[in-house]
Amino acid sequence: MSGTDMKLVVVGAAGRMGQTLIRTIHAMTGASVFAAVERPGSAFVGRDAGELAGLGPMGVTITDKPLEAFVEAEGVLDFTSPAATVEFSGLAAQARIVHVIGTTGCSTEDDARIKAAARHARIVKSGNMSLGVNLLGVLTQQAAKALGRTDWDIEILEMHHKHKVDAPSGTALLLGEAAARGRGIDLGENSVRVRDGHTGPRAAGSIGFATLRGGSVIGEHSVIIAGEGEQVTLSHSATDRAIFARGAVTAALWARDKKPRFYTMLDVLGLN
Ligand SMILES: NC(=O)C1=CN([C@@H]2O[C@H](COP(=O)(O)OP(=O)(O)OC[C@H]3O[C@@H](n4cnc5c(N)ncnc54)[C@H](OP(=O)(O)O)[C@@H]3O)[C@@H](O)[C@H]2O)C=CC1
Ligand SMILES: O=C(O)C1=N[C@H](C(=O)O)C[C@H](O)C1
Repeated sequence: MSGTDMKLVVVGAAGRMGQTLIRTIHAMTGASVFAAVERPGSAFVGRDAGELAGLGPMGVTITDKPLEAFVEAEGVLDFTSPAATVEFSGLAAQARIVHVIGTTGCSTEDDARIKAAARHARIVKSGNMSLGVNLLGVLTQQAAKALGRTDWDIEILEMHHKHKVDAPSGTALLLGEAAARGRGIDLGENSVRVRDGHTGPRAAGSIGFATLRGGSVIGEHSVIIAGEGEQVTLSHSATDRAIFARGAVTAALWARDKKPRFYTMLDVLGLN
């Protein structure tokens, strides 16, 4: 740890992404784990965050007092749940720090509250923090624009591990938004998120979603663009959660000297 390291708090430190973040920050230069947070009543409160992440003791005891940690820190990395993330965004605003949000499944109301917190906190939020998926989003937007609004059918297919609680995935929605942007349409008004029973023929210009869950799959996404007699498939496979964690730390370092505002990974990666 160096004196110039960005002091980061990992919330949800005992979770799949929380533990990956602890290991990733430890392996990267320019940032250090300042504090680790779990919910009150969690069996992990009081444990050493490094030990839990398989690194051995690092002298960071998991706490259930987020604000006490935030006011002394420079940034928070948050892969938890929508309710927790809304609460943390308010605390990050109070502490005037960077809040990097990977949590998916947020409602429109949740997003409005997070954006309100961005008046005082520097917030970076994305359904997927990896470089590869954000590049896939750019390619999807270009393909959707090039192929026109109705002659080609766009379907987004995703598969994740059996523990995932939200659908479609944040990444699938990010890719759907990219396709809708390319077509110049509103995703909410043109998406089909579930099909079951006698659905009738496919509505021209709609963007469809299909969700698979099982095993330990980290994240598989395909954008299938189907035309008459031919099909284009753009896809991404995640084989290590460290891609999301590296993206989150990169986002925190990028936002360190930015103004309070709501940003996405496209801003961080210069892909906007
Ligand atoms: N944007 C991206 O690149 C990525 C996003 N994600 C998203 O990140 C989120 C977490 O995923 P994952 O790590 O697999 O999930 P986990 O369930 O493994 O981890 C979530 C952790 O957050 C904790 N938590 C929940 N509420 C609070 C709270 N109020 N205070 C402190 N800790 C809390 C949970 O504790 P408890 O078990 O007690 O509830 C748990 O330890 C999901 O929304 C997922 O979709 C995941 C990977 C990449
Ligand atoms: O829950 C997960 O695991 C993941 N969630 C994100 C999503 O909803 O897209 C990102 C990644 O695919 C893993």
